[in-house]
Amino acid sequence: MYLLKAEGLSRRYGNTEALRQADFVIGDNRCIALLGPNGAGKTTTLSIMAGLLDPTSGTLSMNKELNEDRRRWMGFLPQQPAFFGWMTGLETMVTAGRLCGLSSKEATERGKQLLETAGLKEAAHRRVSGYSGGMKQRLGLAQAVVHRPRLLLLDEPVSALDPIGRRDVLTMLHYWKREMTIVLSTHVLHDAEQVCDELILMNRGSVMLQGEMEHLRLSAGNPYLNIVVEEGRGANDWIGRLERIPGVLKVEAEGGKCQCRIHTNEMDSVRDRVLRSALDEGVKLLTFEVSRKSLEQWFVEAVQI
Ligand SMILES: Nc1ncnc2c1ncn2[C@@H]1O[C@H](COP(=O)(O)OP(=O)(O)OP(=O)(O)O)[C@@H](O)[C@H]1O
Repeated sequence: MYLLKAEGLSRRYGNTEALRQADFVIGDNRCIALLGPNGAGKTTTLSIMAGLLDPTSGTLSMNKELNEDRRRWMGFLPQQPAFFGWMTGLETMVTAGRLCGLSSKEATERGKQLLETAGLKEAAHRRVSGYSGGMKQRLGLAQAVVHRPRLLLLDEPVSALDPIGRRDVLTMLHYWKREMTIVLSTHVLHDAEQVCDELILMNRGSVMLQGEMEHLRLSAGNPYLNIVVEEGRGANDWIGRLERIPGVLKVEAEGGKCQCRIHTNEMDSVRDRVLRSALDEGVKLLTFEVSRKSLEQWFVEAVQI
C-alpha cells in the first residue's frame, strides 16, 4: 500500500527547473531517505508533499483512505524551523497540538510525554529563545509528531547538528519509525544508512532511482571487513594468518600498520570467525567494522553524472 505517489512531478522557479518529471512512491511503514547533493530538489519535493507548494506539472496522488486535510495525518519539520522564542517548550507543543485538532488536555498530555522522549523534560517550562540548536531541533521533531501523524516529513533534520545532537535525533527517529512512515532529506549517505530502509536518490531535479537500501548495498559491491589491531607482539602475524580462515577470499594488509581489509562473500560467518580468532589469540581490536565504502563510491559517482 502506498501513502503518496508522484507521477511526472515537476516544479519551476522562473528559469530554474527544481524538479523534473519525478516519479516515486511513498509506501506505508517505511523510513525513506531523500538523498542528494545541494540543489538536487529535495526541499522542493518535500514542500510539494507537505502541500506547501504546488507542482508546475505532474500529479501527486494520495491514497484514497487518507483524509484530504493533510494536517490530520502528516507532520512536517522544515529545514529551518521557526519558533516563538517567548513561548516555553510545553506551550510550543500545546499550540502545535491544538493547531492539529487535539483538545487542550490531549495536547498538554502528549506535549509532556514527547518533551520527555526528546530529552527536554527539564526545559519544558523554559523559553525556547534560550534553547540550543540541538534542543530546538529536538523540539521541532517532537512538535511534528504531536498528533501521531501517519507520515512524517523531515527536511535535513540532522545536517546542522553536532555529533551528539545528530545521534540524539537519529535515536528519536529509530524510535518513531516503528509507529509512522518517515521521509527525511539529507545530503549525507551515512545519515541515510543509519536509519532508513529505502532510498530515493535525487540529482539536479531528477529522481535517479528508488530502491531498498539493502539491495543497493549489494548491487554497489560486496562490503568488506575493516580491521585495526593494537600494535604488539603477534599482531602482524595474526593478520598474516587471517587468509586461512574459512570463507576469507582475500586479505589486504596495510604494511606495518596492524590494519587490514578482509574480502568475503560470507560476511556473517567470517565476521564471527575473525572475532573468535582475535579473542582466542589475545589480539586487541581497535576497529572492527563492515565497511560500506562501496556504497559511498556508488553515491559519489551517481551524483557526478
Ligand atoms: N524560491 C526559489 N526561487 C528560485 N529558485 C529556487 C527557489 N527554491 C529553490 N530554488 C532552486 O531550485 C533548485 C532546487 O532547490 P531545493 O532547495 O529544492 O534543493 P535541495 O536539494 O533541497 O538543496 P539543499 O540541500 O541545498 O537544501 C536549486 O537550484 C535552487 O536554487
